[in-house]
Amino acid sequence: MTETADPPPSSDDVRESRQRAGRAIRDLSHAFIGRHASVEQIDRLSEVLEGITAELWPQDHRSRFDAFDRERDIDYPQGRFTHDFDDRPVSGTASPYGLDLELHRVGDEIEALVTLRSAHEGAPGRSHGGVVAALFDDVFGFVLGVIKQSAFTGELTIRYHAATPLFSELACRVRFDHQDGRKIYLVGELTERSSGNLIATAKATFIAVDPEMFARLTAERPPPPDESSSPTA
Ligand SMILES: CCCCCCCCCCCCCC(=O)SCCNC(=O)CCNC(=O)[C@H](O)C(C)(C)COP(=O)(O)OP(=O)(O)OC[C@H]1O[C@@H](n2cnc3c(N)ncnc32)[C@H](O)[C@@H]1OP(=O)(O)O
Repeated sequence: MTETADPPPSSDDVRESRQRAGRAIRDLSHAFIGRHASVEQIDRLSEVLEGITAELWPQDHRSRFDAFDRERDIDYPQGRFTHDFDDRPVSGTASPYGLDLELHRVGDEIEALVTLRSAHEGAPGRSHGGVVAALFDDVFGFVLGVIKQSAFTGELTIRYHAATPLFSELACRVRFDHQDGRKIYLVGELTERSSGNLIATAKATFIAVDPEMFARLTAERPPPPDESSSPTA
């Protein structure tokens, strides 16, 4: 019998497969939080997930930083665009922590369209404030790509003007404001598309760092610890 070799970890097949799984994990989180299920269904879910997790733990460690390096050289086109950093929380298409953003470049501004769902609920009927903060932080990251500066978030301030609705399309629009030495000031706002209501505004100070720092941090980055089972088991 001929054995078919697995495609290399960076191949398109693996990438597409990871993106599909990322989406499935995110959808699962919303179905799990947003729907009733019987004990039998929940136990079956636990068994399937625990089984798959036990299969993954013994596999080799992954590095996601080649995608990070590629990301630094990309010029985002005008209009809708995608990016390569699939594991990035919030905007990564393969990330379990993704928000399923639709990204647009409008001039030198970035607009992310997003519909928050069941698992994002904090206070009843509205999004958790931390989800909104993470949304701004990540979308600000694309402005760094536009202005070609490597930087870390130094400060992030969110003003929550109104409840952030779930299940309604929102637009998170952000831009460069000004720079003072290594301090890069960015601003943005979140609005509900159907009503035009202002939901939140954000201000951030990013601190520019030498792009070589990312290579250095990558080289020094320790592998994740070995875990034979889930950390919570
Ligand atoms: C092209 C790039 C594309 C990238 C795409 C991928 C994006 C992926 C992710 C997407 C996005 C997600 C993004 C993320 O998740 S980034 C991850 C979250 N953020 C961090 O981990 C940052 C942690 N902090 C640090 O590493 C250091 O403190 C940094 C590097 C920030 C400064 O330490 P450093 O020793 O280097 O700085 P300095 O002391 O010489 O000070 C220099 C100047 O800066 C001023 N200052 C210092 N700290 C702060 C502060 N916190 N707020 C405001 N200002 C501050 C300071 O007063 C001074 O000003 P002045 O006195 O000169 O006026």
